[in-house]
Amino acid sequence: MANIAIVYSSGRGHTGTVAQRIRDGATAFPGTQVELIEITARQIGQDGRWHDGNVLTRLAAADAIVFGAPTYMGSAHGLFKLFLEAAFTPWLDQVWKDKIAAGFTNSASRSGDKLIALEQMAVFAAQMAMVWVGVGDQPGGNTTDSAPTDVNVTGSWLGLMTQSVADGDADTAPHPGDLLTAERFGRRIARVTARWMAAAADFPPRPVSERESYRRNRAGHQEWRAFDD
Ligand SMILES: Cc1cc2nc3c(=O)[nH]c(=O)nc-3n(C[C@H](O)[C@H](O)[C@H](O)COP(=O)(O)O)c2cc1C
Repeated sequence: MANIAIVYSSGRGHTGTVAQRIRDGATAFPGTQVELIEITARQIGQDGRWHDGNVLTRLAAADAIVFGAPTYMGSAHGLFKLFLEAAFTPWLDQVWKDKIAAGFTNSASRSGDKLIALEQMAVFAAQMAMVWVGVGDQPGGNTTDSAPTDVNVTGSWLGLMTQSVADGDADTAPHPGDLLTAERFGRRIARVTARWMAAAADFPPRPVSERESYRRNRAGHQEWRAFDD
């Protein structure tokens, strides 16, 4: 059984709707268990930082983590950014090393500078030593007879982009084409995770902590060559 966690924030529910569709698509893939984890403002402490040990424990147990946030002012929702910064703790010991990662963002405008939010997530995943999976669908919406509800109408591959028109609520936006793209994205992540997990026992992740890395650097290059990680 592969475990996929979808961790996201959402100001007014639109990104939450996308998260649910990704979950539906992933769950449809056999042998896959999916949990939705919402980042909320209640998890921000008096120090202005995000804390929730329970969420970090659940993420440490996942085989794949899907990151999602609305795009606000040209980058990922500030609340979600606080969550990313709290991952400094698992970063120290490479707790998420070799997990599958993917990302999605939702905004009101067709572009809305959503790429920046996806880039934030992909760079973050790289820092966590994770393995990034993009959208696998060909672009829609780019021929004279195409429809605005085509699958992958934004032609986004780094991650899933969806549009929720500014006067729509979370039940009516994003549009059905984007929601279908979200389902397909979920199924693709589940499929890639299953493929990845098939060899996981033979090639388990070997985290190297920052402290150990420092030790090896001081010990010299020969010390690094003694390890297969
Ligand atoms: C503070 C703020 C900033 C926003 N910035 C952008 C933006 O840069 N680009 C865009 O297309 N939409 C922007 N929007 C619109 C939201 O991305 C859009 O309403 C989205 O559906 C919100 O998702 P949510 O309901 O999950 O919070 C912004 C909305 C707010 C409240």
